[in-house]
Amino acid sequence: MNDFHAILKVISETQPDEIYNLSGQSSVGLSFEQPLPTFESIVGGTLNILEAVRFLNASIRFYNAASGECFGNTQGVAASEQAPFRPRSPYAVAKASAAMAVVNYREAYGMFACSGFLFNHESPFRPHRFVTRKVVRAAARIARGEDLRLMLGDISVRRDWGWAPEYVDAMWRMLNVDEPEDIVIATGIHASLQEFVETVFGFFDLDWRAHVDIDPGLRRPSDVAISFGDPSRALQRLGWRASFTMPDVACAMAKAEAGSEPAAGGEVEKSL
Ligand SMILES: C[C@H]1O[C@H](OP(=O)(O)OP(=O)(O)OC[C@H]2O[C@@H](n3cnc4c(=O)[nH]c(N)nc43)[C@H](O)[C@@H]2O)[C@@H](O)[C@@H](O)C1=O
Repeated sequence: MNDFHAILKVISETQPDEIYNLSGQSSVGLSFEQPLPTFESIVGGTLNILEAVRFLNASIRFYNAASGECFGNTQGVAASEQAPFRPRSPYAVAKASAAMAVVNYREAYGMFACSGFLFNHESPFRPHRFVTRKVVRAAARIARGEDLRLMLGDISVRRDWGWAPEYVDAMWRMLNVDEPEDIVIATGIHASLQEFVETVFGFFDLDWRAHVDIDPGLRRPSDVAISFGDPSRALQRLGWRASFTMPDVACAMAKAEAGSEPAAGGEVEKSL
């Protein structure tokens, strides 16, 4: 998304009513290894689309995928739209910058542009780099007798895990209100990674303690200990609320993984 002229051409040719910007490097872990490509892909991609829409003077509605990561550690209080940005990774710095660019374009040019501060939203389409899919894939392989162990970093971290299809509905709703507004999309409930692991291994009738190893090398230089969002504005403005919480997400992903073909090879799950 970093070729302005290509973006301009696509928008002029297709004349969309709505644009959903989900582009950019999306792994928090990888962003520590690749800070500049992460920043450029997220901030440059967002700015290029905003500039193209401005240049074309088009009445296109623009949705930007911001992130609950912008708020960093939420500790005991769920992050609302008023919570300060406290990014704890290059990824979060970039997402916070892109979200501020969206506010700037809305205020400066009157564009219908808004950001959704989405907390973790999962599905069977999650790449293995993310912890939820890494856990369900490993548990499914162990259940099939492929003699795997699962290596994880810090399992005390707490996340607000929701179901991605519901979050896509929230994104659509954000572009179908009268006035653009930045909104937090979350379940409002947090659970630990250990609880997620227990639920997934339980789905496969396995005791997670017999199969999971902790590798301090998989810890991030700075992580977010607790991340959860306050979805009250989403209910009020969009009529949206999450129906899946962590146990539903974990079981739906485990069920999908159990139905999939065994992957070739039996590599140890060790990548962050
Ligand atoms: C809202 C936000 O949500 C996602 O970001 P994320 O929460 O960083 O997702 P994750 O699945 O990479 O990590 C979750 C937690 O789990 C810990 N953890 C422990 N052990 C492993 C481990 O072995 N692998 C991974 N990946 N994480 C591990 C890790 O340290 C972290 O605390 C993205 O969609 C992002 O795009 C986004 O916007």
